[in-house]
Amino acid sequence: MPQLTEQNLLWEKVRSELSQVLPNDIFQSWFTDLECLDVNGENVVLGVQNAFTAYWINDNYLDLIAKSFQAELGHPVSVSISNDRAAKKEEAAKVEPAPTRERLVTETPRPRVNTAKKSGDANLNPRNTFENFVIGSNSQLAHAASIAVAHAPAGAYNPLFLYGETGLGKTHLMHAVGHHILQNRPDARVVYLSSEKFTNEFISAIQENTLTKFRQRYRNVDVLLIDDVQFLSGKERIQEEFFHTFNDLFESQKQIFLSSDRPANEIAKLESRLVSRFQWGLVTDIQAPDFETRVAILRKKALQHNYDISDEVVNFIAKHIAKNIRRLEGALIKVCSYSSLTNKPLNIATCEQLLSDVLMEAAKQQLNIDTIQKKVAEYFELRHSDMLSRRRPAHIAVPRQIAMYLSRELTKHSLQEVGEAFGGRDHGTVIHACKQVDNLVEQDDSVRHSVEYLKNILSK
Ligand SMILES: Nc1ncnc2c1ncn2[C@@H]1O[C@H](COP(=O)(O)OP(=O)(O)OP(=O)(O)O)[C@@H](O)[C@H]1O
Repeated sequence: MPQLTEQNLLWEKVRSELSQVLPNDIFQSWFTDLECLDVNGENVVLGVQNAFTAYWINDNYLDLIAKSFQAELGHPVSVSISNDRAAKKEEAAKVEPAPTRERLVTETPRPRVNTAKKSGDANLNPRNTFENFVIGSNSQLAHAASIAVAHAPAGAYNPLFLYGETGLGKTHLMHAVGHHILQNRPDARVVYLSSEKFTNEFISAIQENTLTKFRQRYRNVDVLLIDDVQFLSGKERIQEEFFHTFNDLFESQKQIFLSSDRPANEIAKLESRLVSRFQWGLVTDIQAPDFETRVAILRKKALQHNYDISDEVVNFIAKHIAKNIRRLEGALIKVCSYSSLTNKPLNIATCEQLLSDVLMEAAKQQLNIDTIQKKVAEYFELRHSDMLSRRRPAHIAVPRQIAMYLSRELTKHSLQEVGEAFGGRDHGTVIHACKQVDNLVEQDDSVRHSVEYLKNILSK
C-alpha cells in the first residue's frame, strides 16, 4: 500500500531526527518501540506498548516529536499517543489490568530507564551508581547508610529501610548498593525488584505451579533490594510470602534493603509483624534537595549528557522544580533536546514555555492551604481567622467555601487535610463547599470572576 509506505518513510525520517537530538540512552528507552499508527492530515497517532510509556512520552517528548513531524511535513501537526493495542492485548491475555493514567500518577511514575538497562540478573540501571549520586543535606544520612551497607552487607544495618517521596533517589541508592557489592564480589547474588513485580511473579508462580522455583529464587540471594514496599498494602497472601522470604534471608544473614514512600508504620494494612521487621535495622529518610543541591544535580546531569547549558537556565530550572529530582532531570532533557533540535540557544522565555506544564505542577505542590486562606481573606477583606472560624454569615461563609474549593483545586491535599486546615471541619463539609462553589461559579458572574482571579494569582 503506497500510503503505508509513505507513512513508514516519514516515520523513519522523524525517528532518525529524534535519534540524533536525544541522548542515546533516552532514545533507546523510549523511542525504539514507538510505532506510527496513523498520519491523517494534521493528526498523527503514535502507538506504545504500555500506559506508562504513553504517559511519559506525552509528558516529556510530545513537543519535540511534533516539531520533528512539522520539519518533515512543512506544517504543524497534533500528535497523540495511544496504548490501545497494548491494553487490548493485555486484556485478551487476562494479565494484570493496564494501569490507568490516575493510577500511574498516584503510583509515582518512574521512567523505565531504571529497569530498561539491566546489569546482569540484578536488574540494575548502570547509571545509578554512588559516583553519579549528588549528596546533599537532604540525603546525607541515607547515602551514608547505603555506603555502610554496600561495604558490609548484612554486617551494618539489616534491613535498611529507606523512605521518602517519589523521585528523590531511593532507587538510585538501592542500585548503587547493588553495583558496589557486585564490583567487590562479582559472584554475589544481588536481586533488585519492586514489590509489585514480586507480587506479579508470585501470582504467576501460583498459576503455573512453580512456587518452589519462585521461593528458591528469592530465598537464595545474598542481597535483596525491594523497591516501593508500600504496594504490599492490603495484599495478605503476598505479605505472608514476603514475611517468610524476609525471615529466611535474615536468618541466613543476607542483606535486605527496602524502600517505601512512607514509614513502615504508616503503610495501611501492612501486617504488624512486617512493620516491626522493617524497623529492626536502620530506618532513614530522604528529603527534597535544597536549591544548591538541585543546581549541583543539574550540573552533573548536564555533564553526563554532554549538554552545554547556561547557569541562568540551570538556576531557573532549579528554582522552579524543587520536589522531585526525576522531574528536574526530565526538565533538563526537555529544554536541551529542544534547543539542539531547533538549533536555538536557550533563554528563560523559551524554558518557561517548554516547561509550562511542569512549572504549573510544581507550583501546585508548593502552594499551601495557609497561603490560599490568606490570599482569599485579603481579597474579600476578611481576617485570616475568619477562614478557620465557625461563623456562618454569607459574607464569611462563601469566601471560606471558595478557599476550601481552591485548596482542593490547587493543592494535593486530601479532603480530610483541607477540612482539618479550616478549623477542624470534616471531609463532608469540604465536599459540600466544593459543590456550592461549582454551582455559584455557574450561576453567579461575580463569584466566577473572583474564583478565576484568585486561581490565577495563586497559580503564579
Ligand atoms: N542525589 C541524586 N543525585 C543524582 N541523581 C539523582 C539523585 N537523586 C535522584 N536522582 C535521579 O533522579 C531520578 C529519580 O530517582 P529515583 O528513581 O531513585 O527516585 P525514587 O525515590 O526511587 O522514586 P520512586 O519513589 O518514584 O521510586 C533518577 O534518574 C536518579 O538517578
